[in-house]
Amino acid sequence: MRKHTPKSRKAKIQSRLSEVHEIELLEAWIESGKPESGSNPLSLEPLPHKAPVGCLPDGSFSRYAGCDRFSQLPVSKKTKDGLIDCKFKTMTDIQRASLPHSLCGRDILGAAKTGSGKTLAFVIPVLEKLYKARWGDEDGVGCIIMSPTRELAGQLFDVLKSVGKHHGFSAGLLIGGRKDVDTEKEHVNSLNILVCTPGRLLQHMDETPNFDCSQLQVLVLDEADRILDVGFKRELNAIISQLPKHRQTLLFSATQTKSVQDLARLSLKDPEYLGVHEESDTATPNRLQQTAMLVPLDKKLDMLWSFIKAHLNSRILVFLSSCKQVKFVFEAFKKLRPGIPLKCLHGRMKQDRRMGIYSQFCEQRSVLFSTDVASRGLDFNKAVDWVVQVDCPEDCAAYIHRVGRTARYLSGGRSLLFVMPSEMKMLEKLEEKKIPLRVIKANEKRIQSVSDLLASLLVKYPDLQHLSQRAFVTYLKSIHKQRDKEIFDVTKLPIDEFSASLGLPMTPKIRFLKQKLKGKTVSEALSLLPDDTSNDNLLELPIKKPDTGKSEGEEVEEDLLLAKETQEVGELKINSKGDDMPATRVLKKKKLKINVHRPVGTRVVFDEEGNTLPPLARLADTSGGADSVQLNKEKVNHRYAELRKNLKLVDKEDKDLDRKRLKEKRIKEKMKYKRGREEEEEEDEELSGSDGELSGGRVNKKTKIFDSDDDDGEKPKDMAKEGIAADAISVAEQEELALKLLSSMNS
Ligand SMILES: Nc1ncnc2c1ncn2[C@@H]1O[C@H](COP(=O)(O)OP(=O)(O)OP(=O)(O)O)[C@@H](O)[C@H]1O
Repeated sequence: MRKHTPKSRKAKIQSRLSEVHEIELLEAWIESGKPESGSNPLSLEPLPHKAPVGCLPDGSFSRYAGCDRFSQLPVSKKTKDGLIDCKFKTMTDIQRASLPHSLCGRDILGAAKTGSGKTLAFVIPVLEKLYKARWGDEDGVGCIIMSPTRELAGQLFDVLKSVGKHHGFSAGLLIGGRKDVDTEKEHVNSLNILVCTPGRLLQHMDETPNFDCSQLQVLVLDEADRILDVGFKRELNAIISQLPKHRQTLLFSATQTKSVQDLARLSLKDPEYLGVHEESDTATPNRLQQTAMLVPLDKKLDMLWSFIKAHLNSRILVFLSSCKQVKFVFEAFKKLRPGIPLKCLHGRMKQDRRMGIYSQFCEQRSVLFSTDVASRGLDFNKAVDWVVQVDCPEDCAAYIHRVGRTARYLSGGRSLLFVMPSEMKMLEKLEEKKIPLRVIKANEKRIQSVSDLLASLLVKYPDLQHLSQRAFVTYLKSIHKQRDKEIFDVTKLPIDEFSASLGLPMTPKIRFLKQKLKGKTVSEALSLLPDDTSNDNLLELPIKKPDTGKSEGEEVEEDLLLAKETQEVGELKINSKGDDMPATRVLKKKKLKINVHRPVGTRVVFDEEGNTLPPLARLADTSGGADSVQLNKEKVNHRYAELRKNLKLVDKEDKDLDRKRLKEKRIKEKMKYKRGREEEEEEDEELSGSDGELSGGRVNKKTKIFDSDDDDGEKPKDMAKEGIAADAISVAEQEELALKLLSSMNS
């Protein structure tokens, strides 16, 4: 694929004439094989994957039945040449099943196991569609290929470049984290194919002048279920609203969505659902050996360390649940020197570094600690030996994508999942999804403990201690945030042991976990928290408070204000006065208390019982009884008038103060200037005694002096012009002048 260069229309037509015969053949093939439109209206039934290749359910395409080589496909020579150059000869299942449909211009929902060649299944039709439409430079954006991550977009772009290198289309990679957005803006309108992440595409739609997708022919969503997920909802809806409805849409993923709602958002037309491996015994690649191991939370790092030490000659991809976890484990293990290069990849890294790490890992045998940013689509040169999931994936789909980084295409691979005793349900769910897992036991004798080593590292490197604390908190937070509460239950975790396993000297305080310590279940407490309580508020490290002279118990109580209240709510027993009260009423009252979130500086008003009142409560009209919530207008107006008066006063004081400050500043500057000038003159005088030439020079020099008669004192006077020699004014006279000046200024 070449870079965009302007080309005259005439030359373009001429170059195409030679290929016209080929195009005609292709069109004839497509027309002859096209089944009647509407034969499969939003049918999500998979086609029989054992059907002859290229054969549709209605029997058309019989000419191509049984063909499984790219060379047999009725595609342009340029595409064939590209495929040959890349050494692609035989089609994979998904390619054989989907290409006949996609080459006909139909919308496709393609599902096939990880590493089964879905990329080519959409790259080929994209090239062919634009080729058939005789797309040229001046036609603008003809195709958009979207990917959920930047690395995957980069990988797709590489495949497109190599397979489409004989075509004349221009293509661009638009991903976030790149600084050259302005250069992108200049060229984006002249690109034919955009490979992008949703965020960056939307940025161009919003910011690039005249960005035009109105002629779009094909829209491709790779990892479609992820892009259609809530995480990208806003971006995707905004993007789709700017695309023409009349287009071909191709959706591919190993875990394809069948949600009609999702598909309706994309306005698919009679899409073909092609789940080529639906009848397969397993949802994961056949050459993948999958194992799971029961590992308690506090033993995870020991197990991971021992695993790495035992596989120093392998390329290992390790998944952890958060950036902080990745950072901590990477930094800590790096200091412990396991004997194999370590790398880390997460969303908080700069894009250049992310890309660098990705390609290094493709080239070099090493261990890559990563978040789910590397879980989808990445090919890593088909060379990952092990995928180790230290933290349990959020669901089966996430599991399938993570393990799919190994055992790609025809190569083999192995995976290991650490399951905590509280997560055993995950194994059942994986089994239901046809994921064959062998549960194995670790050889206890070979497990090396790193907790003690980590503890001493934390003492030596204070930064690491901070990382460790953050890792601790974010892990618990991630568990708390998980949607599947059947599997993820933060209350079942051995918190103290986990903290110790990270080398921390003591367990960081986490508010909602204190419920548990006080004998209340966390879920009870959490269910009582207001909906809008951000998770960040639920989990936080203790902030060191200045010594208030209170005993430890008192301080803890204060620190735990929220926790204490919520715990009482959990008990649902007695109110503060000791009266019996209906449980619901206690709940409501306490809930309101918890819900007080105020910005800094907000005035809080308390009633006689110490309960907080809304900000304008003091202005409430109490004449209608205690329950009245009407505001007394007179009181409000009076209060505002008072506030206005106060403001005016404060404003006047401020202005006076400012004026005074300015005046002082000006005087100081003038004095300084004067002193400098005097010193200069004294020096000159000294020099003139010894060097006549300099003396003459001094007189001619234009020196500035403030005229004492001049009220504003700012105007300089040219002494040479006035005919007054500087040394004609004595120091005493100058002092007198300065004093005069000062007094005039002060007055
Ligand atoms: N027809 C083919 N012949 C040989 N190799 C192929 C063929 N198709 C794809 N491959 C290779 O198989 C590997 C996996 O392909 P690809 O990345 O497209 O898989 P995928 O199905 O998109 O995987 P994932 O679901 O993880 O995104 C790549 O290295 C690719 O080069």
